[in-house]
Amino acid sequence: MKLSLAGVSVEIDSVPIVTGADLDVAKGEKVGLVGPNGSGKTTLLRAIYRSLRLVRGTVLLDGQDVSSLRQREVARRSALVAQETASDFDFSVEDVVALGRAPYQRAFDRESAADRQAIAEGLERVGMASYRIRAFATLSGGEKQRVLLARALAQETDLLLLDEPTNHLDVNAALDLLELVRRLDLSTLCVLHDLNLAAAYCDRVCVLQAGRVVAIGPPADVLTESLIHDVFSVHAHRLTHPSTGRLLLAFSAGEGRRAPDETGVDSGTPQTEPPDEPRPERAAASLGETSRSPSTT
Ligand SMILES: Nc1ncnc2c1ncn2[C@@H]1O[C@H](COP(=O)(O)OP(=O)(O)OP(=O)(O)O)[C@@H](O)[C@H]1O
Repeated sequence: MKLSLAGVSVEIDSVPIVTGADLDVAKGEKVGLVGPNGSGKTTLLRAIYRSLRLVRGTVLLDGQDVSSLRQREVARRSALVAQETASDFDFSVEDVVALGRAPYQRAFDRESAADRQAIAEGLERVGMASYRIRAFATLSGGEKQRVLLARALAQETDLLLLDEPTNHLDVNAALDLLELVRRLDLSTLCVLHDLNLAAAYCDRVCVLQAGRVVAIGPPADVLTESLIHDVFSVHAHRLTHPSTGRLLLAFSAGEGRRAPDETGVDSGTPQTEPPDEPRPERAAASLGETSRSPSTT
């Protein structure tokens, strides 16, 4: 499945949120969507999934304009794993995964053999088959994330849209999940906050800033020190991962860093730190010595 966005603009309450976005995801390609908080990443995913209307531009799935498709047809071709989870409902794990079959069912249809097989396979692929009858609400954040991925797999689409799938996951679970996604033969557009995970797992990254695509390309080409400074207002030091040879970034909160109160968003540095003390170096992800590191592609 090839995804093509041309000049995509989205407004919410007449406020421009995404403006003129051009982006392609080739068949089987993994593209990371990165950008500061509020830059429009989730909005762009929702526009692709047609849960938000475009004010301009087109979204094509294998050349077909999604605006000409019914929502059910869009859901047969693309699966969205959003950030919110339906954990307040009294659903079992299997019930949640079964929701992925809705695009193939009519009202009051019973589950078909194909539905049951897709549900079982989805759970199997994410390693959650033994949790089938557990209440979804009782799962840990990482387990929920896997089940939501199983639901997307049960949807049997060729395009996967993931919104911060590693949110709430420990480093081991995050690497596991992205490794799993990487092995799937699906075109994938994945919002990631951790630039090191994007560098490690994505074929290309697309950088959004204030609703506009400002760069797109292989992580090592795009994630330059100057781009990271311009877009995220932090200093990045480019290193090479000792075992994969891929780009590894270390960040330092040096001069020019955007203060939290300039955006209303706390970027994570403790505000109680004395201003004249040297600030520690921070690495965004623990992608160091581990046999889990992805191989270079
Ligand atoms: N329903 C809405 N009503 C009003 N404003 C909205 C709505 N949804 C999103 N926005 C605004 O659109 C902008 C982009 O939001 P979006 O969630 O797409 O950003 P994001 O890049 O995914 O952010 P984050 O990294 O924080 O998840 C934000 O300023 C947000 O407040």
